[in-house]
Amino acid sequence: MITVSNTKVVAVSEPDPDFLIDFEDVLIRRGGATLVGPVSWKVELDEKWVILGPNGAGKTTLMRIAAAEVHPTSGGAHLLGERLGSVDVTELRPRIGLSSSALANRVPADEVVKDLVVSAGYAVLGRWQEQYENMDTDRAIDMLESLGAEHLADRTYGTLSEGERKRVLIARALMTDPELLLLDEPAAGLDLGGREELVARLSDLAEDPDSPATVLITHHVEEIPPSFTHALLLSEGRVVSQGLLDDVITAENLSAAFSQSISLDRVGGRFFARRTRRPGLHRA
Ligand SMILES: Nc1ncnc2c1ncn2[C@@H]1O[C@H](COP(=O)(O)OP(=O)(O)OP(=O)(O)O)[C@@H](O)[C@H]1O
Repeated sequence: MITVSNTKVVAVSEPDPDFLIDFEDVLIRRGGATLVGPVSWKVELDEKWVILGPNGAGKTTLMRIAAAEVHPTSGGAHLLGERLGSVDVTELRPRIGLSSSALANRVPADEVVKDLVVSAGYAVLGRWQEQYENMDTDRAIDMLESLGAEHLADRTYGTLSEGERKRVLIARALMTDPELLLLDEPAAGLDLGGREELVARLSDLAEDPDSPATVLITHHVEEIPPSFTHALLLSEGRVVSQGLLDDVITAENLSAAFSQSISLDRVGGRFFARRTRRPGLHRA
């Protein structure tokens, strides 16, 4: 498509329906600093991506474009076949399931878990109607069950452990049957058991042929669910590597992204990383 703005002719690429996320050279700048970009990135229907990188790499900023929360300063962003900037984002957002700490912090402590999950279908956070449809409540319980959290349905959010909260928020993100699921650091703050439980649940979910395309942010390769398919490695706002998981998650790429010498093990489909220290370095 060619659009004419004043005297300048601008070429605008048509959205490709095969891609849920289709970013072309997207870049976000604030106060003269580039937070992320330029990034070109495409996510297809059946793909499960992990975005990995050190603190401040730009992971959350990139995900906020994918959640239709911010528009890129430059570049083209298509989401679910719609061009960001020429679509009503309030119609787009219900098609995207999001779980993030920003959302978690806004949940009232006295919110009953099943109401928190069911209210996602009404695009509100927390209880909205006195009575929800039975069908909606049944679906909320099903979603909680898929994350192993159905026994928490009648508890209040404030009484849940960190791991339980994470699973409840993912169940909420799935409530609307989204086309795209975005999980920002779902394993942050979990103990070993909680992390392992969540990784197993997310791996099962990703294996379900009906599950939505998924993007998960993490700092740690140990948190990558084994059935995930692709990875985008970011450092200082730029892409270090992206593509199939096995091609991207390598000792060489991680060393470049984290600016340290990293060695990597693969056990049972999981990744384990550690820094490689030269013998005697601690005495230097
Ligand atoms: N509104 C803003 N104004 C200025 N700088 C910002 C703004 N939002 C984020 N930043 C900066 O942009 C950079 C990328 O932030 P972002 O939160 O995307 O990184 P991240 O990879 O998700 O980091 P972390 O792993 O620590 O959560 C950081 O240096 C951050 O300080």
